[in-house]
Formats: sequence, C-alpha cells, structure tokens
Amino acid sequence: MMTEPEATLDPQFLSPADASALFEALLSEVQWDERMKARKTACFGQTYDDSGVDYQLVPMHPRLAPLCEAISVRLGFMPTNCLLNYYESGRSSMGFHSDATHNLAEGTGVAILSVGAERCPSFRSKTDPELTVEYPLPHGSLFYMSQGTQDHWLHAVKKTETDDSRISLTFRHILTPEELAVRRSR
Ligand SMILES: O=C(O)CCC(=O)C(=O)O
Ligand SMILES: [Fe+2]
Repeated sequence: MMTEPEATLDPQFLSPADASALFEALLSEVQWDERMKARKTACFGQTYDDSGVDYQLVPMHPRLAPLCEAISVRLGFMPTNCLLNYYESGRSSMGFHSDATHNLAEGTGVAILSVGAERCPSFRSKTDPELTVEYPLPHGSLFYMSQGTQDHWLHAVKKTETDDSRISLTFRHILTPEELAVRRSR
C-alpha cells in the first residue's frame, strides 16, 4: 500500500514575475471552454477521445511550447498535451477522480504548473478513505505525480474561501492514435 502519493513539488519552478506574466497572458489569450459549470478549461496538443473516434490535434499555444521544453529538462519527458483549468474563485472546484493512464507514454505521469491563487489539491487513498494528503500549490509551483499514483489515489480541488483565481496547467505525454493502436494490438 502506498502511504502517500508518489509526488514531487518544486515550489518555485517559475519566478513570481514569470508566473504572473503567464497568468495574465493565459487569461487574455486563451479561448476558454465554458461548457463545464465548476470551472473553465482549454486543451492544446495531442488530444484524445475515449470512444476512440474523434482524435484531433490542436497546436501547442506559443506560451506553452517553452514550458514543455522546461518540463522535459526537469522531469525527463516531453509533454504532448496541456489541459488548462481556470478556477475563477474559491467557488470553482474539481471533484475526486483519478486521471486516465491508458493513453500516457510508459513511465510518465502528470505535471501540474500552478499560477494565481494558491489552492490545495487533496489526495484520498483508494484502499483507506480515511487517509488523505494535501499539497498547497503556490504561484509558480510545479507538482508532479507518477503514473502509479493514479492506481492508488483519488485527487480533488475542493472549494475554498477566496475570490482570487487560479489556473492549473496539466502536462502529459499523451500517445498518438497510431501509438495507442500499437499498444492495443500487443
Ligand atoms: O487543478 C489542479 O491542480 C488539478 C487538475 C486535475 O486534477 C486534472 O486536470 O486532472
Ligand atoms: Fe486530475
């Protein structure tokens, strides 16, 4: 049993000034998808659809490509996808879930860059629901969770009392449809 998530945190991956510039740029330049009630989203790079039909590729946003480079240097994998979550205030949230892993390159996990208000994702053990761990994610921090963490833990971003907004940028190495077809045929 995992007694805590297999995760690392760099509290200052970006300087406060760079983190603020990124936050402002994303707010104004990204076209946010508002179909979800709990938060706004946007997706760049290799995308996928679980039905296996509607694969599409959206070019990386120019602000995100250099971040992918920096993450590949830091974490040893090159993200092919970035899913952004925009939490307008503490009333925006994400319920408990684990991230899909079937579409990730072997040995790679999920990296989360946080800008704006500090929020505290909660992890809850799948085998012992009493066991919870929280990670405060400050402005400019980079959090990384291994692929195996998804097997043992759920995570959520609970509501909290703040009017300040946060954007999380979640980076993954998602395989291409062709690579996934090869994996399925093995
Ligand atoms: O916003 C966060 O820190 C968590 C995002 C997340 O769990 C996800 O996009 O799957
Ligand atoms: Fe997640």
